[in-house]
Amino acid sequence: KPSRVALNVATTPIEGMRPGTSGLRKRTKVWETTEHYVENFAQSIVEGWRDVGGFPASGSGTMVVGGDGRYFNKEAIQTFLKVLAGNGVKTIVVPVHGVVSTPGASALVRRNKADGAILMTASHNPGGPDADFGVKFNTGPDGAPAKEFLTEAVYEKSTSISSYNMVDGTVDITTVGTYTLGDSTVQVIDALDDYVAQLQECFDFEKLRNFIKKKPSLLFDAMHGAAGPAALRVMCQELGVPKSQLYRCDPRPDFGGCHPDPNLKWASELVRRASLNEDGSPGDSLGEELALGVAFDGDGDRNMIVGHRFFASPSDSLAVLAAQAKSIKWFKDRGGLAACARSMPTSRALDRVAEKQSIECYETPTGWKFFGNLMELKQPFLCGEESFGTGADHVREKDGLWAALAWLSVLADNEGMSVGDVVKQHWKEYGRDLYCRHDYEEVASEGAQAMMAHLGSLIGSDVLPDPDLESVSSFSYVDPLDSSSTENQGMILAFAGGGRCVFRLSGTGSAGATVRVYIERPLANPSDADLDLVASEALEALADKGKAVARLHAFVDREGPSVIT
Ligand SMILES: O=P([O-])(O)O[C@H]1O[C@H](COP(=O)(O)O)[C@@H](O)[C@H](O)[C@H]1O
Ligand SMILES: [Mg+2]
Repeated sequence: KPSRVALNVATTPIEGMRPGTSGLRKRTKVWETTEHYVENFAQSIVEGWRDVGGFPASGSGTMVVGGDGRYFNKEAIQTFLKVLAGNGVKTIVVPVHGVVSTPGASALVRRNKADGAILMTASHNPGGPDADFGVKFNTGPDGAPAKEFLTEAVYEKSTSISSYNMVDGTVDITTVGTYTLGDSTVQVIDALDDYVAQLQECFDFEKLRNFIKKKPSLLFDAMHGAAGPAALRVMCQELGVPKSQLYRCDPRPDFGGCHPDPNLKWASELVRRASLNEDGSPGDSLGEELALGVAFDGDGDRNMIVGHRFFASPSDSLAVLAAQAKSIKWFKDRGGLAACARSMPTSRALDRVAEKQSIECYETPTGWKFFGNLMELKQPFLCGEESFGTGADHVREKDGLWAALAWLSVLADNEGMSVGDVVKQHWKEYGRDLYCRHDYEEVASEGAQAMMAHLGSLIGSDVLPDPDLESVSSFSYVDPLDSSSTENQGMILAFAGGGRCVFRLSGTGSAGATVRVYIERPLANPSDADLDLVASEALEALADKGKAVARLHAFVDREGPSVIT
């Protein structure tokens, strides 16, 4: 059959298309109103990816295209369909309505041996015409976020692009079915089946059903993001959790006007119902007797864990899951954890668990993409980050629902205990790391960079500006599988007594710069009094010291952080 000729449309390069920590994130307006913006990026993905290998040759291959459901999701998906069809991708798989969580997409790629996925998401950033939009891409057949050599190849293409290929036409992505677009076949599918099957391999659903029959009080908040449909299906249909214990599970283009970021500030309803204050301290009201509360972000890969009057920091949550790995089928059935990992700014609570289990604990730069190779080396694998990400080698993305089911599995084995009881017991056994993070969002880039340069100038210096400051270093990483090296991944200020302050610039913002300050101090043998310390308060003095060394307030024109988590 003669192939339908794709259109070749002339264009010119558009500046600023370098993907950050997790894809290209910009203000929605940029994507929506800059002529050729989406097409340019789509064509750059195709060509850059083809150059480094892995993108299907014309007339072959399978690509997954979906998103977190935010404003402009459907429009951008249609553009990607046209450009992918114009470049000869044989089969394109689209989750119905174009909505799939990021871990769900990773499962889809893996289970269907697809060549990759392109996802419209800006994660936990708000959605809407005046908010944020983003595009990220994952490789196949592993389903892992694109590594730096690939994102750089795509960026390079974007700087020299002169035309893009496309076919005309649209596909009804609201109805499951098989469609034709140019010479491509577009399969609109219910994407939940593969994801739920994957989770069933990870957890003992029978055990969880029996636990839920005992009516533990649970709350799940999907923040109107992409985790909602999967949460309803797994928690209610499969496990019997009453529907009233789940809320905001319908994905909405503007996330219901909320900031879909599951932290103490933005998951305010869950925080209130757990009877917590915004700084994580227990609130005045006794509130509901909550065994476990979980909030997910816009694209369903992040999670926040709380219990009755208790906030589990992501670093502690990770350490507890490592210590209790035997409660999780995925680990138990495969001989226990083989290794684990955390990003550098994540607290070192995980390291002590790994030491006790005599397994390796890797320390990576921030970004889930750094965990993928480690998972190829050692399985089963658990990893996580302070930025509310937790996951395992069942997919190659962090997975909010997986974390919720992991905690349910732990609680099922610790009858009558809530999240707070489990974490406090953990601290008694392993010690506690007081931990918190201060964010200075959307500050001027020049000042933020000057501050990092100032910290850099202290490396190796004989006279450090604080008597308790032992060293200043810059974090770099060599990947144990492919030996690629990554430099300048954050400045570490090490203080006497094991405390540290880490300074980093975020790679996920859409405008200006965001300075992150991570503050941590270990308590080797916490007494009962230490168990009730509020981390953000107990770390104030150390935070001030670190900021003074960095001269943060001189470089960044702000009185204080915009968010503390
Ligand atoms: O935004 P998500 O949920 O895709 O998450 C992404 O960004 C986080 C924060 O990055 P930054 O500190 O640079 O803002 C990273 O920890 C994470 O690995 C990455 O996948
Ligand atoms: Mg996310």
